[in-house]
Amino acid sequence: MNRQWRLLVHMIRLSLRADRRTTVTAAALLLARSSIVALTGLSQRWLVDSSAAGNRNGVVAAVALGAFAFALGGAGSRVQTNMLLYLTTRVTIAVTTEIQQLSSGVPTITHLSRPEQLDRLERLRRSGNALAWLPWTALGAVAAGASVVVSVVLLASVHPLLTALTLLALPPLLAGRRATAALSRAQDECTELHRQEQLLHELCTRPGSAKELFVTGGGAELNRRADELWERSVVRQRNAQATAVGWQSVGWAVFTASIVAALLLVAELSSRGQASLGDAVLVFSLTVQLQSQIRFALEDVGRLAENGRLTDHYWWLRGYARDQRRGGAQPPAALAEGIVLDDLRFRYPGAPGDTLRGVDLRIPPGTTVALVGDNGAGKSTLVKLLAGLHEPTGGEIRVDGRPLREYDPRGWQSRVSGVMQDFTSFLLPVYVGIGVGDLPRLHDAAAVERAAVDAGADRFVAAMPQGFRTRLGRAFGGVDPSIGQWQRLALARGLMRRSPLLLVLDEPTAALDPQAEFDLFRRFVRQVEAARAGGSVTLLVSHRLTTVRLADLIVVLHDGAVAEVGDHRELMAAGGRYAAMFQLQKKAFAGKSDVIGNGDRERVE
Ligand SMILES: Nc1ncnc2c1ncn2[C@@H]1O[C@H](COP(=O)(O)OP(=O)(O)OP(=O)(O)O)[C@@H](O)[C@H]1O
Repeated sequence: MNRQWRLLVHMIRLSLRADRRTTVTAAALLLARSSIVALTGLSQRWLVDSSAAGNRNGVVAAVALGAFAFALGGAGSRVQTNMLLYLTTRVTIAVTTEIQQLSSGVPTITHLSRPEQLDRLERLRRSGNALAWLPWTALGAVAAGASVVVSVVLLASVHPLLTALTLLALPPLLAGRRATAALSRAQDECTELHRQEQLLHELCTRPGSAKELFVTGGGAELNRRADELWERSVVRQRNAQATAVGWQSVGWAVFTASIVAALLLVAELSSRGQASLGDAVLVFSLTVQLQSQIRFALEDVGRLAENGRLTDHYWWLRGYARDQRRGGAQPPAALAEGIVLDDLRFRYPGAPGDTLRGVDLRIPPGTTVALVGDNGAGKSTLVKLLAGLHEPTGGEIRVDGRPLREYDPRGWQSRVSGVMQDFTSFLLPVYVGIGVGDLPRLHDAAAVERAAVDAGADRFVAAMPQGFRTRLGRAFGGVDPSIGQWQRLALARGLMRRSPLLLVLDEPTAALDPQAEFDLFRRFVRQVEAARAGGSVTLLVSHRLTTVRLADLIVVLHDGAVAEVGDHRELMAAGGRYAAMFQLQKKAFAGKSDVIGNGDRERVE
């Protein structure tokens, strides 16, 4: 079955599922309304011929038929519009949810690094309403087509030559298709411009970024850039519209000329007595209406053609989500052998080179590993690969001797926990923002409170107006935590899961002061000690070597490869990169920090 047809059937199913009775009634009404033009023309001919013949009953019946057609056109149109608005709103919600689920059902995030796939997703997300209208556009085209056919049959009853009007409808049809194709192409080409423009304008209006722009005065420049993008998009679309109008004008010029010819023909027939006055009225009524009937049919067909690209995007997403879905073994209850990275390589889609260039590492179960390195060394990328968010482009990750790709991706991700560098601030009640870290325990108040204690978030949450029920985000009448407090809340969310196999902490405390980070990590290390039996691995990314020092294993990444591995003492003795970085930070902290020089006192001031 053709893809567009299958999508149409799918949308009809969604509409029936949303409200069967209203869908069926609206469809029946729409089809019934296709007879209005014919009924109006027939009633007019009947009226004129009956009154010319002095047939009173005929006049009454013709008036009744005309009134029925009028009621079907007026009241029927209003009822149908309301029904369709209601149905399409419900179906828009259903199909948008479906698109979101398909997109978030993909176990990796690699597609979000590909601009062309982001554009497809963006167009789909914004097209829920267009998709919901698909069945009604198609049915509208069928109804308008049927209406045209009935009109042409009636015209043929007056003179067979008048059927030529159907052929003369082809030029506007073909021209209309070219016009919509030009518009749709322009829309696709402008999607990326819109995304960029939207992002820049949002930066100027979001409270967080607006603050920085206010201070730096960069808002004007961002606005100028956004306007430039907007202008480029407007020019591209205006050019496409000019092309479309050109095509449409050619089509309609041909058709208008043919209607004039048809009216001249009937005038000639009437003057020769081969057509009644009623026939002349019927032909006049039908040809005038035929113009708008064909326009409706063409518009609907045009919209269907426009949806052709949407159809491609929709089936691409379905196919992509299906191809990426895979099962696999469930991860072990506890790690026995640990995690091994074997010549691990990764290149972002479209990137000119590898970000990870052959990482070899053995992480025994129960180990606390600290990843350090310069900005851009590949630390976060490595964390994402371990969390299963990207698949390696070379080499492999083995978990307890088995390649990670052989595990069920969702199963593995459900055993990974922690916080990412670019954490999310949930503008929700505090307990929801923490509880979503382990959905089955979202309403487990004790678990949420314990995670808050572990992340050092309990005290400031207790001071909030409604404690854990406090709504966050002033934009919704709630409270605005500080950046450090947001980070602690994100950390609490990351600590919700019980006994994860891998706990990733990608700069979890960058917004905290060194002492707070040190205290938190020291507490983790103690907890990890207690949980060593479960074999879970803790992976910390941090630029603060005061904290890193506490890890069992310190891995120095440089330019996408492992430069050094060992514990603090070994790496200091080796006198390499780590030792140099440590000395540098020690100097920066000179006189302020005891912990760098003396681990026993464990204090950063
Ligand atoms: N989605 C992406 N698409 C393409 N390249 C990316 C993407 N994310 C990161 N990179 C590139 O990969 C390299 C490593 O980035 P990564 O975030 O892993 O570094 P990092 O060591 O965590 O740095 P930092 O200390 O600054 O957080 C960088 O050169 C970056 O530009």
